[in-house]
Amino acid sequence: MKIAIIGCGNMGMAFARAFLKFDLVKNQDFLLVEKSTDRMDSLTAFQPGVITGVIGPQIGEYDLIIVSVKPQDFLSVASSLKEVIQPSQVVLSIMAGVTIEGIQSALEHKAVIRAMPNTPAMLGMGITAYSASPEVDIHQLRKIENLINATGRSVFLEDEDQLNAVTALSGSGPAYFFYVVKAMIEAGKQMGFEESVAALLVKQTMLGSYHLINNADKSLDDLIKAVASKGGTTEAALRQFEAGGLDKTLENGIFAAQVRSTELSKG
Ligand SMILES: NC(=O)C1=CN([C@@H]2O[C@H](COP(=O)(O)OP(=O)(O)OC[C@H]3O[C@@H](n4cnc5c(N)ncnc54)[C@H](OP(=O)(O)O)[C@@H]3O)[C@@H](O)[C@H]2O)C=CC1
Ligand SMILES: O=C(O)[C@@H]1CCC=N1
Repeated sequence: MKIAIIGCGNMGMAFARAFLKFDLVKNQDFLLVEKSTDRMDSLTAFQPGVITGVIGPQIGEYDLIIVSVKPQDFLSVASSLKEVIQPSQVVLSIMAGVTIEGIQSALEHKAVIRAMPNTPAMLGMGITAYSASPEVDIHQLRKIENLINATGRSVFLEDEDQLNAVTALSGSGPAYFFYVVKAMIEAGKQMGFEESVAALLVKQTMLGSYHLINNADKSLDDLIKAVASKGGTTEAALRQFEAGGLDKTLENGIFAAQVRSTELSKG
């Protein structure tokens, strides 16, 4: 498969690298379109067939066009892309909020897949949810699903509207996790640890706890109970979290992300 990527930043290149790692695409079969001159050195090192700063007619030679610019840059991309896109091509967008209908109308093109990945895709450990327009046929869909699965796990959603909630939960999710980890390391430093020691304590705790979620035959409440001894230290911490409304604050943050994704859908 020949793939053009428009917007070769964090996510566009995470996808490209995953496809390469699993031998799904050869370097020379990539066309990379990137505006930022700062990114050129790393893109050259990737040894793609073509690197360019502009969208031109050669893009019509590629089977799949991945649009991975920021949502705010899409309309400017669309004005050039609609002049050169071919009816047989499929567009895979990973832009937050931009709807299939919005993409179809801006590009005057029917075959569109909208996906929402997350940054662990860089390690092949991402989760991507996606929806497709009816004009993407089952063979095209399977091929693209194979590509997406090189970046981690995937889930197909019949209801495209759910992608705004996916964006809020797993798309933005890694940042919430890093935020919590950072706060815990900061607390460790304030209690007198070197940053490296605090980071080791926290990161290994997160890793081990993640495996307990997956492997212990217990609910999250039971896992919490198993740590929180009656009258002990964990209870003291949890009481403070409850008093500060930490669970509600996290929920409200996630809902705010969903609202923002819906706003981006409206342009
Ligand atoms: N980061 C994440 O965790 C996730 C991001 N997404 C979505 O992925 C998309 C990309 O995000 P991310 O990779 O983080 O963003 P980046 O800013 O890292 O990458 C986007 C790149 O596109 C370039 N660009 C802008 N306009 C054009 C253009 N007309 N032609 C070619 N290149 C252009 C930008 O250049 P310049 O910097 O000069 O503008 C930038 O280098 C967004 O739509 C985001 O919503 C989805 C899931 C997760
Ligand atoms: O913050 C954003 O808008 C993008 C979408 C999901 C993660 N990053």
